[in-house]
Amino acid sequence: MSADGRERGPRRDDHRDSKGRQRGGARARGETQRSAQAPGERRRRTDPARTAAYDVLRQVDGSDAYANLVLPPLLRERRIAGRDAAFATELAYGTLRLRGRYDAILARCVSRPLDQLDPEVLDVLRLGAHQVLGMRVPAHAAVSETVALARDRVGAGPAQMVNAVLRAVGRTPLDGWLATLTDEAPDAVTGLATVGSHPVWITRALREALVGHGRSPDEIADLLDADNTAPRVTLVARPGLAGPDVLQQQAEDTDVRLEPGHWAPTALVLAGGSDPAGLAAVADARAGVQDEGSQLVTLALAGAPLDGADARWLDLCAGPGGKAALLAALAGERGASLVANELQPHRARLVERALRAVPEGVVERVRTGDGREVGADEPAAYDRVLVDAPCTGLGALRRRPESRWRRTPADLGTLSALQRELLGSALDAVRPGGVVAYVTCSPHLAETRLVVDDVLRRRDDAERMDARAAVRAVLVPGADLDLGAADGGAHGLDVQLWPHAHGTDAMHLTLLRRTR
Ligand SMILES: C[S@@+](CC[C@H](N)C(=O)[O-])C[C@H]1O[C@@H](n2cnc3c(N)ncnc32)[C@H](O)[C@@H]1O
Repeated sequence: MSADGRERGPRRDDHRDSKGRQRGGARARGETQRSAQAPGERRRRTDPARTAAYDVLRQVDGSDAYANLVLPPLLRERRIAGRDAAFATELAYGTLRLRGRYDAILARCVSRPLDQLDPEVLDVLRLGAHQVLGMRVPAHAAVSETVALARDRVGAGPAQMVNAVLRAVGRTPLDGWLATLTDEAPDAVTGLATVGSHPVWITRALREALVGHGRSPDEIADLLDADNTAPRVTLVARPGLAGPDVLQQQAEDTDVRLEPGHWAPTALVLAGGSDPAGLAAVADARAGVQDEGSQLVTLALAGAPLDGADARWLDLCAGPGGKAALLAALAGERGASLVANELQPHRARLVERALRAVPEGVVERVRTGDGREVGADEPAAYDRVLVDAPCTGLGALRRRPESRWRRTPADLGTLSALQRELLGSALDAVRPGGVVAYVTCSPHLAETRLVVDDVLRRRDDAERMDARAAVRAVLVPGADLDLGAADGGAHGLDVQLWPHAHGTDAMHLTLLRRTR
């Protein structure tokens, strides 16, 4: 095992020594300019991977950027590759995810309140804390490299403070810190939230959602842990465009390792750090990167029982097009057509790109417009409708390292009003007897159950279907998907997937039938 925590054999692009420090070649590519200072006073060159992680944190904090959009181009631009890129990625994403935990620890080691520190210094401290407590970098290397980063980016004075604080952090092992945070928390939920590095309001909402969807509240710690673990990359082999066997063959030819998915027959899981972009089927959109939960809910809509015509399908909120591409592939196999609608023009272009491998004639149209108007514009015009509603994304926190710190409870009000209108429009757009799938990548009850219940209360032409049966009908043979206790009522028909239980995003699916 190497000191940066990766259990891999030596590679030519590995510039880290046994202490997680940069070797000459890589360090020489560092950002720091040699100063005119005397050699003894000269700043030590900083590690490009650590500097990259720091720059990502600053952009996320300073300009509200998304880490997963900032980091890959930054690594490419600075020609940071291989293990250095993996190190920078783990350092940036891990620090962002575990920020809440580290802030609570740092607050016990810094003499001032953290909000009185310069944000730049606080980010350096968080990066150092993650190396000391969250990565397998030896403490002395973590401290000295972070102090070098501090000296380079925020100056010699703060670097001394960083040195002292990180040494204090490193004097207690992670288990000890977590026990302290739990013991000193004012209540159990706050303790779980701090240790699990989630805002308290999100922790509380996730716990309520577990219970509301028939699971034990004690699962919350595992759920928070799963949100703090980078997901494996899952591919979808779009039916009729690329079978799983074609993808497997391409993988073997290009040294990519794929394993079958757990639940969806269309899913393949990428092993290790292989890059899916090298696969021809991914490059030409016959396959794509898609969470297995997203695949399951899409397959369930396409397979839900339906009487009568099954010719026109609608994706009401289609951007960037992952589910639209799977739906279109399935529609193509069944002689149906798809209309994909998206509000944002640039996202509608992404939908067109995602659909580029679908045979001509299957995609009737990519419509750019407000989904709330489709029901009135085209009443009873579709046989199957997907509403993959804009939501808080609380079910996909493991993919979006910073998003838990950006969301506020106020987002729920705005989003759930929009969700109600979109679902109403979908029910207007589907024909009597047709099926609507209401999907969110959030398990929050205010975005799932409460939205559906409220919409159904206001109309008498729709009813819940058995979404659990629809999902079970599309699973790979022999898969045993535990969907939690059904409460005997209508809510027990809904599907709520969970990262800790299923290894998927926390996708929600309610299936509705228009009755008249
Ligand atoms: C959860 S995402 C959909 C993800 C997509 N189904 C996929 O699998 O790639 C929700 C989408 O709804 C779009 N949206 C937001 N408000 C909308 C509206 N009023 N009408 C239609 N689309 C809307 C957002 O721009 C976003 O692209």
